[in-house]
Amino acid sequence: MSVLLVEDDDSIALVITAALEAEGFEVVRCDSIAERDRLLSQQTFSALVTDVMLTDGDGIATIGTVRDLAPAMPIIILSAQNTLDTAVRASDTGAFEYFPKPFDIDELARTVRQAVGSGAAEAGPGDEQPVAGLPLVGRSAPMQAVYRMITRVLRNDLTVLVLGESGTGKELVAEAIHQLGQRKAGPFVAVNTAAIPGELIESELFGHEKGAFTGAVARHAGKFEQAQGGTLFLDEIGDMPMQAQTRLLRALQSGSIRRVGGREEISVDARIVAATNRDLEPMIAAGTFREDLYYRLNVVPITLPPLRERADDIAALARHFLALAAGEGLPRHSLTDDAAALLGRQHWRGNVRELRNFIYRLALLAREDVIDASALTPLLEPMRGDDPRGPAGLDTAVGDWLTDVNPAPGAIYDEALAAFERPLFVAVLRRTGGNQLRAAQELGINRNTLRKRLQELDIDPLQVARPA
Ligand SMILES: Nc1ncnc2c1ncn2[C@@H]1O[C@H](COP(=O)(O)OP(=O)(O)OP(=O)(O)O)[C@@H](O)[C@H]1O
Repeated sequence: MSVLLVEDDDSIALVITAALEAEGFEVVRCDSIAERDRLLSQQTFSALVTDVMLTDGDGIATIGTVRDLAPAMPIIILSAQNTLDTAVRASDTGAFEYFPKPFDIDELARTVRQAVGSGAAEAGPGDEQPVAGLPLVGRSAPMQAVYRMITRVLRNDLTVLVLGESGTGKELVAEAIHQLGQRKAGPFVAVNTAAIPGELIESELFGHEKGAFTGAVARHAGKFEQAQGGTLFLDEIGDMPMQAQTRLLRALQSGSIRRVGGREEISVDARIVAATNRDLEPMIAAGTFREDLYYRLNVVPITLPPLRERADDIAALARHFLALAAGEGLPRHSLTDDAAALLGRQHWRGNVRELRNFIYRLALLAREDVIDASALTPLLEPMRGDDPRGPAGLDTAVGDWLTDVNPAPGAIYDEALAAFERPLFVAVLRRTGGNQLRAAQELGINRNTLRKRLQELDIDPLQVARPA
């Protein structure tokens, strides 16, 4: 079994060749598209492993020739252009797999083995053209994993659950899935399920007939109907009241809805993308999120990394937002590398959203066209205390507490610990969805001690874990 390797970097080619040979393949290597096509027209290969940027052209743009010469041969694409755009272009070729560089060499070898074992290539080249100006910025390794997952759901209608802290780009990912997927001609309808009062959820999601309740003056199509043929984005799903969860589950199971006050079963054809910044599993354990709904939604999970785990992306994001701000009429600025590096070291508790807001403020306030580190410092200074991990935030909080509460001399230590215990317990209980046993484990204290302290502090674990 032989593999054709198209790679113009000698050292990478060497490593790949060694790994594939260890898997029992014979490797034929070339370094150009012309040579690739010549070899393919002369010989049959079990698989093609190809780089994208080659001296005589683009390995993806020219994949049509490969398909003509070897229609069923699995293709594995390697690329250093780690953008969502490249990932999507690669997946549009119907490639078996796409590897952003740097990649795990053993995983590549395993994938080639799988591809050859699978016998045939996946779907042929797509008819859709890649969309220009893809919205997601960032080429860090954790974002690569996100792009890969996105490409996996573009040619199907599987339900996607987007997870990640607030401001990490969950809604943007949902939009990208819609815009790049097979439903892009249809509508993208977003609904923040946490923002709708419990009693209105049903009519908001499923619509109502005229006269269904006081105030229902006309027939109203709900979000499910509005999303017909497109994508329905259910945001903040973890904050949805229990009763609404049950109704949603029913709609998802049956693929149809009934308007409030209506009789007719209306079948709905929309791709569902849900998102939450909550950890749903402990909520299931605590009985605040329906397990069956979770399984319905969690078909393809895509987890977005917090910004602190991809500090490498901060400079690119900052420059992207400066350009966006300029496009919206704010003064045009650029960032020096030092300034970008300084932003990269800052803790962005609100993730990309906070960085974005900061950059817009910067665009408005900065005096010089070229923003250097010294121009950033005064704007970053007030945020220092924001860092919940760093001592600065706690220092300020403790200082404030001491002045505000003014505990009795002799009792400061006990009172301070008690004051700290409450928010600590509440935060940990939220993380565990109100589960005391897990909270005790995470805190590293005895569960009876925790139970006793919760009683003394009058904290109801389920109450505090419940969405506000
Ligand atoms: N990778 C990215 N590239 C460019 N812009 C981004 C990226 N990620 C997020 N943004 C921008 O950051 C802001 C916040 O993103 P978004 O609203 O998608 O976050 P979210 O995770 O849905 O937040 P929440 O959980 O609070 O709803 C938006 O303005 C979005 O356009």
